[in-house]
Amino acid sequence: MGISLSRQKSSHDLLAGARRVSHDLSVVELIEEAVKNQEGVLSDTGALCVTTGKHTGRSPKDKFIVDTPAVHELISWTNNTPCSEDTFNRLYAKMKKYGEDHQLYVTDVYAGADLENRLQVKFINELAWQHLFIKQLFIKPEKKPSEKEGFTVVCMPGVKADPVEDKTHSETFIILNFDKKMVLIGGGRYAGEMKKSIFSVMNYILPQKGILSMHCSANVGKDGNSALFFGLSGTGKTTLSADPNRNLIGDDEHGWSDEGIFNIEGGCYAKCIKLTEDSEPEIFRAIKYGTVLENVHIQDKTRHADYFDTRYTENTRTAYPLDFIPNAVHPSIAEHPTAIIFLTADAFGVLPPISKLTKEQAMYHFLSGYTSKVAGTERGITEPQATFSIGFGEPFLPLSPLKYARLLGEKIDKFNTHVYLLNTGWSGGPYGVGRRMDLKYTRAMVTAALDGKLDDVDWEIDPIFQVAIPASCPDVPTEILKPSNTWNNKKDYKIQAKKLAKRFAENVEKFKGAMPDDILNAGPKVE
Ligand SMILES: Nc1ncnc2c1ncn2[C@@H]1O[C@H](COP(=O)(O)OP(=O)(O)O)[C@@H](O)[C@H]1O
Ligand SMILES: C=C(OP(=O)(O)O)C(=O)O
Ligand SMILES: [Mn+2]
Repeated sequence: MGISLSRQKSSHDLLAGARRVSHDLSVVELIEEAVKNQEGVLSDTGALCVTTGKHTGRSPKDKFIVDTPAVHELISWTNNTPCSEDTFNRLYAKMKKYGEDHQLYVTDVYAGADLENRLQVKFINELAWQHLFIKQLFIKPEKKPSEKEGFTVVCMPGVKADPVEDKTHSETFIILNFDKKMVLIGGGRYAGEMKKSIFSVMNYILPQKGILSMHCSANVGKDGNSALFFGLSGTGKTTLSADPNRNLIGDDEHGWSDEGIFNIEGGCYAKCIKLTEDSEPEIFRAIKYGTVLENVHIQDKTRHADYFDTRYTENTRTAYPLDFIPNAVHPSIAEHPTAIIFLTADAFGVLPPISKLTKEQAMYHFLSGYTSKVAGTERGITEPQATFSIGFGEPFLPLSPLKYARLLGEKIDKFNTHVYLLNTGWSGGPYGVGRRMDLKYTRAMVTAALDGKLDDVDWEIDPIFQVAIPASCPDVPTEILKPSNTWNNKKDYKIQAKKLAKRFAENVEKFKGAMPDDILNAGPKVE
């Protein structure tokens, strides 16, 4: 048809020898490119469907931070893996060479809906569909940005590391270089790595400016009261933040400054496993032209998406811009939150479905970050695996975890935020015996908490976990509120609950001396 795509030169060093560079393509152009390049097909609702090969979830073991003198003291090396400048330089050179004779897509976007604290990010992509993902997931600039002070992400899945020569864990690499303000991603196509690496960058930048960055979703009620939902992957941030009665701010990454909260992203990245229009109507209907569908099986001929098919992974995903959700707020900012909900997918089935935390307990549970890694979300995870992940997002926190905890503590104190713990995981027994908490009830508990319908009920302190359990909750069967009631054998419940309490206590040992005793003593009771 002879439509010419933009070919203007860009200033970035990586592009110096690149012969085929397309700048700032539109959504439609990128979809055309992806189909032309045979990267994917369109579904019957118009979504661009792709598969990502070996990597269908994040690969934490392949993620590195370049250890340079300027950042060495700042980075927390207990939860981040260092690599040398030499590794970075070698892989950068490989990418530059590869880019000389491959088609590249380049654009500038923003991370951060707060104009004062946004970060400009230049994305250089090999794949058109990944570039579409970027366009939909980040914040689109109103006019061409100035290019100063930004980060650059180079994502070339076709470039592979040599683990021996390049000193990586495998041929896959995700390398953050804070000195050079660059991220290199190669050897894998899972799109989540791109957004989560910029989240890691924001988790480095924002707290150093006194702004808390958080692995949470956010929405706001008609009364202007906003709520945050913290949670590790697969625990319900995206699902629970899409609520017809509340307006969506964002589904995964937020900042909390002195002015209020703001989304870091411009789109959502939802799981599609077992997705139905009935249970998650907002997300289901967002899967249309402009949306990316990752690793969802598409039927031949009809091009119909089968959300129940797990042939590629349990971690099937869809990415769409915020305005595909009918009640999303634009710009995605809101007042200081009045409520915080910690989402935990308890694989042991012993934590109450909803409980209220004191200030000290809130800090204790933020530091503990007890939850499960959910199947498919990380490489090698095939069933829920209990884990303690500080801030419910430890893989994304470059600085000392205590920095995030202290900032949260200050904010909760200042704004008197109510904090709840919500078990979106198992009930009636551990994984394999019990059942995943019914989403309908989880939603009812969230609504009750946020609408103040739990304010006047009686609360009972759980003898082991010490948290307050409501005596009743509208639209939820009373018998499920106390977890021991849902187990066939109460003795088994007690044994399992005590085992978990012990794990909490062992985990929190590492904070002794660094955090006040009243916080460290606010955990479950162990005799
Ligand atoms: N009780 C529940 N609460 C929340 N999510 C649930 C529940 N039961 C099942 N789910 C499913 O678990 C998944 C939660 O994933 P998601 O909201 O994408 O998590 P996150 O955004 O935190 O990674 C969804 O597929 C959702 O349908
Ligand atoms: C993109 C991700 O985020 P989440 O599952 O928390 O939505 C991920 O963990 O790969
Ligand atoms: Mn999510």
